[in-house]
Order: sequence, then C-alpha cells, then structure tokens
Amino acid sequence: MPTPSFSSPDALVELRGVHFGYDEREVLSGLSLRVPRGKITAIMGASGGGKTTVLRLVGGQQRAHRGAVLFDGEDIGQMNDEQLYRARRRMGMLFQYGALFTDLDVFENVAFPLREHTDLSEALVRDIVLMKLHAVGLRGARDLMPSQISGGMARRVALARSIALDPELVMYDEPFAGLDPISLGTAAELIRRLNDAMGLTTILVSHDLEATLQLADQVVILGPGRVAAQGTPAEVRASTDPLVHQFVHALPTGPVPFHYAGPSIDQDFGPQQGAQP
Ligand SMILES: Nc1ncnc2c1ncn2[C@@H]1O[C@H](COP(=O)(O)OP(=O)(O)OP(=O)(O)O)[C@@H](O)[C@H]1O
Repeated sequence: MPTPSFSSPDALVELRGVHFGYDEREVLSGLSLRVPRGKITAIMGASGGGKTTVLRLVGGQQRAHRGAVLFDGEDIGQMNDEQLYRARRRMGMLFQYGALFTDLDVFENVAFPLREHTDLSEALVRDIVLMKLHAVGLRGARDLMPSQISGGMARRVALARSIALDPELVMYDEPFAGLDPISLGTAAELIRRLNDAMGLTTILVSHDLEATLQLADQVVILGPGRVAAQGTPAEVRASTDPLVHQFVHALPTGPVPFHYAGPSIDQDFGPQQGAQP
C-alpha cells in the first residue's frame, strides 16, 4: 500500500503531534515542528529533552508511537523497509562525535557510503570522494589514517562522508562537540557553505549556544516533550518564556530541572517500611 502523501511544499520535514518514549518514560508528548527546505534548523534544549530522539525519528531508527513524522510529505513511521531505505538514501547523518572507521584511511571513510549504497565505477567513486574532500578542504589528506589527523579534521572528514551520497537533508548531532574555537568556527562555516552550495536542508542538534544562534536560520527550543520556542535566532533570544530565557541566558536555575525524574527524596531516604527505628 502506498504511503499516504501530504502536501507541505515549504517543509522538507514535519513532525505532527508526535508522541514517543522509551519504555514507560514519555520523551515527546505531542511534538510538532517544521523544518523548512533549504534552511538550517537548529534543535536546542536541555539535556535529555529528546533532541537526538527527534533525529532518530526522522532517520527512521525509531518510530513515533502516535502522530506523524513526514519527510517530503511521506510518513516515515508508515514506511516499509524498502521505502525507508530509499528515504534514508536522501539523508546524510552525522551522529554524535561522527566517529570515523579507524582502520580505514580518510579516502575510504568518505567512499564508504558510496560503496555500500551504489554500484558506481571506481573512477566515479574516486572523483566524488575527492570532490567531497575538496569541499571540506581536505583533498590533500586523503591518504592519512584517522589517528594521523586532528579532531577538527576528523569532523570535517565526517562532514564529507555525510554528504557523499548528495543528500537532500543532512542531520548533524553535536557537530561542534569537543572542538577548539577555530575548528568550531571552521565546522560552522562549512555547514553553512555546504547547505547553501548544495541546496541542502539541514537539521542541527547542538549545545553550543553562540555558534548555533549565529549559524541557524531557525531555532527550535525543546522543553520537556514540547516546543518551548521556535523562530529566528533573534526571536528566540527575545523570548520571554521562562524555560527559553533560562536556556538562552545559560542560567543554572529556572524551570529546567537539575534532577532526572525518579522516586521522591522521601521514597529513597525516608524511613524504610519495616526498618527498625
Ligand atoms: N535507547 C534508549 N533507551 C532508553 N532511554 C533512552 C534511550 N535513548 C535516550 N533515552 C532517554 O530519552 C531521553 C531523551 O534522550 P535524547 O538523547 O533524545 O535527549 P537529548 O535532548 O538529545 O539529550 P542530550 O542533549 O543530553 O544529548 C533521555 O531521558 C534519555 O535518557
């Protein structure tokens, strides 16, 4: 049965009323958001708020319990394996720390998705890999092993790998984590350049407030299970929502709880049932 199609011309990805949780714990409670085509959308918010989970739902690694996750108008959650495989070929993903295969050199790391997903000739693979490496400034590093390059260079190789198949959508989870300020600036500039030059749509999950607010066209701030704010970086900075204010101004106190939900203090430390006084 074909997947039902919805018209959403300006949004490449759209979440509509998505509920999702792991085990008993609900992480997303009716989340709705839109990712406009051609733009960089940043998803930010407190740790554990479900940002990586949103990427997993879009990539089809998890399926929504309720609601729809639309990619180009089609519901990822309703796709069979073959449809999902085809949708995933249109996505590039760079997951947390974008680990490279340590036993493959830089060239082979970027060639990997091409070898996995296409039957291109060796000559074509070579041209594409060198083009992608050129785009991230590392054509000259093709023969180096991951152990021979810096963390910033490794991130750029991972970027090149995530665009190897010419995706329409690229998802980056924490692309700046662990980078020094110069490498971070380079990575941010690259994400912008690749997005604009290749006509991509980008979803970026990042904790780096300043870099992200500078880079993104649109920012979505997740509160517990919901969207706390959505808009341009300037709109989000000006938000009066207490959670957004706490987040944007990096305040240690506010609505974002310090404690992960669990048993109350009394339950854990109070008098135990049956314990001797
Ligand atoms: N595979 C899993 N099994 C069970 N619980 C999970 C799993 N993955 C994530 N969680 C829980 O789901 C919640 C959301 O996790 P997620 O990684 O999406 O948050 P996040 O906003 O990306 O966090 P961070 O910013 O710290 O990376 C957290 O409470 C986490 O403990």
